[in-house]
Amino acid sequence: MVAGISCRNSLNGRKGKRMKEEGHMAISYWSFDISWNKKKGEMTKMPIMCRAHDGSNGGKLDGVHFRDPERYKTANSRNTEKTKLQQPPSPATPFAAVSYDSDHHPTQNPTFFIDTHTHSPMSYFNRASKAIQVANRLNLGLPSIERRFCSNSRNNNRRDDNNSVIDLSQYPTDKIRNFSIIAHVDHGKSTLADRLLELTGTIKRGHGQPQYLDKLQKEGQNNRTIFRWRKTSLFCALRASTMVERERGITVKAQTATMFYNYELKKGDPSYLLNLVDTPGHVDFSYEVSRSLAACQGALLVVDAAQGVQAQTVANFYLAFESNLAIIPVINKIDQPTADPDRVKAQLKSMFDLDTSDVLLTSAKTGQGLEHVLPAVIERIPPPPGKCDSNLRMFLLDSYYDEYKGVICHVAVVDGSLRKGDKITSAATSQSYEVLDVGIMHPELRPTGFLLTGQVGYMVSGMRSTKEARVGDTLFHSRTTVEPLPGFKPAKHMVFSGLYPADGSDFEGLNHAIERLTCNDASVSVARESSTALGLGFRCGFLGLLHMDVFHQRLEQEYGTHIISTVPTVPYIFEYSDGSKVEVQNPAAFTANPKIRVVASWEPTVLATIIIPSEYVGAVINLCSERRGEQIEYSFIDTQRAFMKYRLPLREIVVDFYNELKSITSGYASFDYEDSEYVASDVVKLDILLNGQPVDAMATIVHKLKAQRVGRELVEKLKKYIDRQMFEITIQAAIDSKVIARETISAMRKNVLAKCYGGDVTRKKKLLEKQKEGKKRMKRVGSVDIPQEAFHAILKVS
Ligand SMILES: Nc1nc2c(ncn2[C@@H]2O[C@H](COP(=O)(O)OP(=O)(O)OP(=O)(O)O)[C@@H](O)[C@H]2O)c(=O)[nH]1
Repeated sequence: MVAGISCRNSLNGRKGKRMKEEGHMAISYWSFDISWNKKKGEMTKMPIMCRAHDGSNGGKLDGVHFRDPERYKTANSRNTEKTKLQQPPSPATPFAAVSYDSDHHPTQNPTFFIDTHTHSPMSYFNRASKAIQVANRLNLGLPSIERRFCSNSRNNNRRDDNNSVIDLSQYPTDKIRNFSIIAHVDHGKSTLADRLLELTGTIKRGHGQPQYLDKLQKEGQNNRTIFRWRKTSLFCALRASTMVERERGITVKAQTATMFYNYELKKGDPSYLLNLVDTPGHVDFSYEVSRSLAACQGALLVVDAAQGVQAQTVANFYLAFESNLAIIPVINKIDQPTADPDRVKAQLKSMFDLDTSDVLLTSAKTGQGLEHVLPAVIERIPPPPGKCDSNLRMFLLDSYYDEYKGVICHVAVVDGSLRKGDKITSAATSQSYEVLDVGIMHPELRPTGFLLTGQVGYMVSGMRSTKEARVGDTLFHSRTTVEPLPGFKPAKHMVFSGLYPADGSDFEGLNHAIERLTCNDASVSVARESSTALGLGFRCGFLGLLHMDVFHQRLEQEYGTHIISTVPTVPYIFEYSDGSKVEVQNPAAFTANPKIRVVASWEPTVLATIIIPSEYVGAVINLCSERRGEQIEYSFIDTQRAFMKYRLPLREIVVDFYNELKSITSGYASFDYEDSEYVASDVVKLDILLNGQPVDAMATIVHKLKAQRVGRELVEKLKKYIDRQMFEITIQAAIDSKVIARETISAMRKNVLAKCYGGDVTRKKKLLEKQKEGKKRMKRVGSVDIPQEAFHAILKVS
């Protein structure tokens, strides 16, 4: 594998670094000492010293011996010294570098750089060309070279101060703080994160784009999506939660940014390295919150000064508390006219026993009080506890797929250090990889060559898909043995639904879109399935309803696919008379078998936290009991707000619960849930039949007590959406072949007598008889078209 060829020193120097930082993916730079033999007219001395600048593979390659990367370091330093002392380096040396993709194929536009700053460009160009000729002779596979002179490249590569090389070795663990921002949805996490980025100069003030951590601009071209970074975009935005995030105003993916902050030290000397992890607020993504917290030692608990403590404030507080994080309470939005910080302080005290004197008051909008946030982070949050001299252990926090760089892993180095060129192994898969690039998010990807203990950053290692990057995995150096870090809460699929192409022939298009999308969202599980009604499709598992909605929306917006999704279902467990148990994620696959009866069934439940103004208590209790909920706790957090805890069947909340809760409480309810145990439940499969034929994609599993009502609602809804045809259509809901609800759509009648002018009754009768016969036949053989809207309509039936 050769990705570049260069004369000595050039890639180690300023230009080389610049090249590496230019964002070329998977570049391995190899440097050759070459000497041009004038007499022979060719390169006679092949590498005296080969340097793997990234520490990557040494070894034999096409007849050229490369030094062992381990030994290279000493050889290199000795040699450099010698160069310095005895042979001053030539003022300019040419070099070429070619970027390679993750498969080690040359990328489309390799660039040939030539240093020209003192000598004639052409002489160096010739010299470097020769190096390339030699490389070609040795079958090193260098592609055609685009020529560019260094003076030019220098212009192109000029960096502003913000882009200067970052030396992470200045930041030992006691100078690092890793913290997260947790809050209820819309309490201002992302806005606060933005202000902190501005305050530390990580992004420019007034960059004109609120919520930097959430945003990205997407340009769709046919089915291909190009993500173009805005001037101020953040690396994680690339993961493209994106249009959805902007449209819905929610954070879907947790994002990270590294900031440098001077605190009580002289100006211009960044003394603290702060890693800020923004987290999503919605319940579906609490899994994102848990993994963000795993990389942190502290958290800013942001609470809206007007709304006070809400359901997710409680949930997130306990997540952070259980992870032993230092918690800094921040009451945000104090600029609002309805803000009542004293009341919120009292709530924080009564609910979480937090000291009111520790509370920071801020307005992320006006900037008020923000100057106290980062000093509090440094003073109150402990540095990461890892050991610098231990073997490398790092958490894989997240991953996403980048078109150009491949899989980018988001990692937190717990012990030891990670360097470019290192060989690492995954504890989960035992697969080994070479680290091709490593750096921090500042907020774009900034290569640093290494990450030290306690630092959080990114790593590119030639993984082919995000499926190889298991979130929560421990990565370590290949030749060492380490105790894997305790994993953190894995993604749990709570909701399953079938996805089918609206146009049955476009299965490949949907397949492609899902593959691409799951590259970036590994929390979706995908398995192929087929339905007699809808053809080939997929059964997908989601974290929750919002997650499912977001996935659907992204399929449509980013890939232009039109899909039909089936009624979401939760995983049930059934026990048969022979003692066997099955988990059913797809009701259609659960067929009645007269030989083995179902003797017991269980359904998943959740523990729901609901916080509401006290006047809505009655309505919420009604709703929860209607949804088969069991009250566990009921108290008041202050004079105006009630706090309730319910155990609810998951099935009851996946379908339209949140919307109903919001509507009966005029939008004031806040709701959160965590999954709980499976409980025994009397559930049955409800089939939908059209003209006696079961429509597998419409089958659902419901509680026996609700089956009648759900069956009735379903057939009524379907009647509205299915068009009349030339024959009669019966729509039935049935349990175990017993019909519990029925609707009929009458046939359209063609006027077969239209051409009979006047009289002959027998002729008319004959025509009508014939029509009747024909309709019977059509009813038998005719297939009913079920419009997409019918599938969408039944999603709402609880
Ligand atoms: N008045 C006022 N509004 C604010 C303040 N901070 C944020 N907001 C507004 O509150 C809304 C929600 O802010 P976000 O930063 O998106 O909230 P979030 O907590 O990140 O929301 P999710 O990402 O959905 O979890 C936005 O309209 C902000 O402009 C503040 O200090 N004062």
